[in-house]
Amino acid sequence: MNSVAEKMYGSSPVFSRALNAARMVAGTDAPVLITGEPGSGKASMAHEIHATSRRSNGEFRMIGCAGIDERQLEAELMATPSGSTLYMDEVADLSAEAQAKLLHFLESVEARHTGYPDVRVLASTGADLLALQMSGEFREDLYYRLHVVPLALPPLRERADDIVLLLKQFTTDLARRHGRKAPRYSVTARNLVKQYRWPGNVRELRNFCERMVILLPGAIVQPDDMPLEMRRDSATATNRGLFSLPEEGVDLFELEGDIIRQAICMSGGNRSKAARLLGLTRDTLLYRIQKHAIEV
Ligand SMILES: Nc1ncnc2c1ncn2[C@@H]1O[C@H](COP(=O)(O)OP(=O)(O)OP(=O)(O)O)[C@@H](O)[C@H]1O
Repeated sequence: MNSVAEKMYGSSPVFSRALNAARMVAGTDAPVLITGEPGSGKASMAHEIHATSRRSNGEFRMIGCAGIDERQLEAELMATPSGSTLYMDEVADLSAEAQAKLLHFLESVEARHTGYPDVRVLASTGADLLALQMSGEFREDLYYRLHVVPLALPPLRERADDIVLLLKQFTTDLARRHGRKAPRYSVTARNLVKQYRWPGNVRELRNFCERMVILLPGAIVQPDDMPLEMRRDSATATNRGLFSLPEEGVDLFELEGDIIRQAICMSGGNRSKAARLLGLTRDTLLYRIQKHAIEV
């Protein structure tokens, strides 16, 4: 079973909208289809809906849909106690037979047929369920039954404000949990965290914070302490736009500052290495760092 967030953090407008929608729908028994990339918080959001619903004293039960056959699925569905919330994780992975079983179950629950538990169903998918429905891989009737309220969780890279907030919260929470002193982040390290694409979304950020709490308690995290993919990703991302002159031109001073910051990032904060990358002497680089008031 996935671990779900005890408390969901986030204040970016896109995340707040999704959380508000979750709170609105929690007061009803409507099915919700939660979409989003891996690790974006789908299971946590489902749990949040359960915890703020009238079923909060009941069970929150998660069924992983990948690889489950229709018999196992039927057994799981029928064994769910009344008053529970049932979370169908990666619902697009159900076989055609299992889809038919789920549909029959949902219809029977809604019609309150005897022998069927009173459950509320939430489902998640990282796939484009509409496309699968249109190509005939996912049943249309089941799609519309699950898709009553769609709730889309944006990838972490699209909510920059949340990255910093989550970094702080996870560091504090995990330091407390592990009985360690929370590490802090140098300006360059924090910039790397902000610029990274976070393909594993919140899960990846949480794991990263946990690693830093365990390995660097009380220290100031520097770029050199960070995974290579984070340093490389940031270097390529910043490079992409900066070296092709846009039609409207550039601010040369700003560009110089940016390039110096990139060199400092790439060299993990090592000024001599950064100077070499820029073809400058260390002294010239130090002068320019001062000129641009860059914090290293
Ligand atoms: N907004 C958030 N605040 C705090 N923790 C979060 C938040 N979103 C996700 N998490 C944490 O990130 C991890 C991944 O979240 P979750 O399992 O809910 O994602 P998911 O989208 O269901 O993942 P998958 O697609 O892989 O099943 C969990 O440890 C969860 O506690």
